[in-house]
Amino acid sequence: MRVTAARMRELLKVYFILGSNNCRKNPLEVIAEAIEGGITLFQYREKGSGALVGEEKVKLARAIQELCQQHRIPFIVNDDIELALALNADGVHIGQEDAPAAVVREKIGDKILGVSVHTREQAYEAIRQGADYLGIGPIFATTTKEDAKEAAGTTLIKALREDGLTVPIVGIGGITPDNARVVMAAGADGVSVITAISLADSPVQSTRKLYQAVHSQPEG
Ligand SMILES: Nc1nc(C(F)(F)F)ncc1COP(=O)(O)OP(=O)(O)O
Ligand SMILES: [Mg+2]
Repeated sequence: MRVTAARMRELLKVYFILGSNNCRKNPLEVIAEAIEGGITLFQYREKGSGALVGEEKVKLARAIQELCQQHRIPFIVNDDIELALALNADGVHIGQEDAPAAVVREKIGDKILGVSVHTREQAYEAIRQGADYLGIGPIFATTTKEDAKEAAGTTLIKALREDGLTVPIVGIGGITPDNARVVMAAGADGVSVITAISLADSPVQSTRKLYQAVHSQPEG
């Protein structure tokens, strides 16, 4: 059965995304530290310059999925629906350039479906087509996603909440332990990060700080 909104909101709290090209160390070591630090959800996003392809990508995906399963962290695959189905992943994340959400929903059954949205219309359409959560960003400037749009701040998150929309929302793009509270105060249910953890001197410490930031009371 489909994930409930309440459960989805819990999972989105500290949502770590990683591909082998986002870190200098062995991705499995970085993910083990992130899990120790308290991430609540993991997404495998093998994309951009230097990304693995073919059998190497599948092998790494399987190894990461096993690590996540050992610690009961749901394992989400970005873009690659076939890989997600082959691994029986817990869900997929798609963007506006990927297949339509309704087509993906049909393929994945009750698995978790996340959709990146940049406008109100895209948000309402994604929900209509069966999204379990929305990814909104980039909130702050990012260097990780090579084709990222301009930093949009929390305007769209606030607008959707002012519309009375209660769908689970995660913010993404340039989020760190220092600015995570702003994203939560705008009405996000959690934060999604790559670099703040993947290139941290201590991924476990950085994850702990993010965890504390998203669980702290709103400022002011
Ligand atoms: N992978 C992602 N995960 C999220 C999540 F919500 F999970 F934090 N939001 C946004 C993205 C961006 O996904 P990407 O495949 O790089 O770009 P596009 O959206 O253009 O397909
Ligand atoms: Mg995508």
